[in-house]
Amino acid sequence: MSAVVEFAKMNGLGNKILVVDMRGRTDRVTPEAAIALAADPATNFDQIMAIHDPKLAGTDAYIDIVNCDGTRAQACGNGTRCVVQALSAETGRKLFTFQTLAGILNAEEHADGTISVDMGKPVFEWDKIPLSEEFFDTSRIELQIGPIDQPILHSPSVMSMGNPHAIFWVDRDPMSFELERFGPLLENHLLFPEKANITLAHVTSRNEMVTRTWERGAGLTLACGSAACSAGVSGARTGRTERKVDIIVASSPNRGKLSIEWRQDDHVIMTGPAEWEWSGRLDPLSGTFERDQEPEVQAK
Ligand SMILES: N[C@@H](CCC[C@H](N)C(=O)O)C(=O)O
Repeated sequence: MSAVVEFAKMNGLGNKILVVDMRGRTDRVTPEAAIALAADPATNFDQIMAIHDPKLAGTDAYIDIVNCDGTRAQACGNGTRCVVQALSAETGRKLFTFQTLAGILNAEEHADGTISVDMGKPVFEWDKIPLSEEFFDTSRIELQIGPIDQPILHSPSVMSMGNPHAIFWVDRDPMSFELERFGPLLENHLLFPEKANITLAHVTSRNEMVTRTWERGAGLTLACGSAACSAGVSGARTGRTERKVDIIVASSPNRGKLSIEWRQDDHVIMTGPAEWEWSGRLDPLSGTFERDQEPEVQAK
């Protein structure tokens, strides 16, 4: 088995993604390789989306998702759009079905280049999110940070979009909160036995909200797709928004947008862009890499 595989540095609204082609191999990207790649400024990433041969009939690929701290994640919305764009560029196909730890995901690239992913159904049961304590109503749980009589963040909506999310509702721009301070405390709170992705959401109308996320296993990222899905679902679930909302991702370049629809059949559809940056080859065991030569621009 050759030591190196091809990969692409991509992003989804600024969420830094490495799409790694592991097809035809039985090994996986190691946590050590992930940590080494994350430490290099050139390949620094939030998630690796490793494309493996399908394990299930009817699917195009198995996607192994690795956070930059080397841990595995069940779902990654922005990364899934990057995988679709990479495979569409390779094959010319527009429709794909993937298997992930979160289940089977269908995805489509549209004529305008945007990509929709059916992220599956949200899960609200406390023990499946999972929480360590029983909560009958997970649309508003008891959890707060800051002074007891004047909490800074409190009463989040919690759910699983394949991965665990807590959405804290705030009354102003999420960028004005010290999420870098509160994020790690909340991600690692005892209430979340598998940790959680922490999002601040400011509802600006029945059809729009502004979000910012501290990601489990990755920290502050410029965007998080599964968090946008969770914020959209939780907004509708708590009566704050309609079931179709634009999520303005405050931390992303130019405050980019994801469109989230929680359909009547309970499936959550996320639509947004993906962007290729450059390609190369890497060793999935050690994380050493080499960037491809860019084609020279011809002077006229
Ligand atoms: N950036 C992702 C979410 C990645 C996974 C997350 N950090 C976790 O461990 O659950 C997205 O776009 O959804």
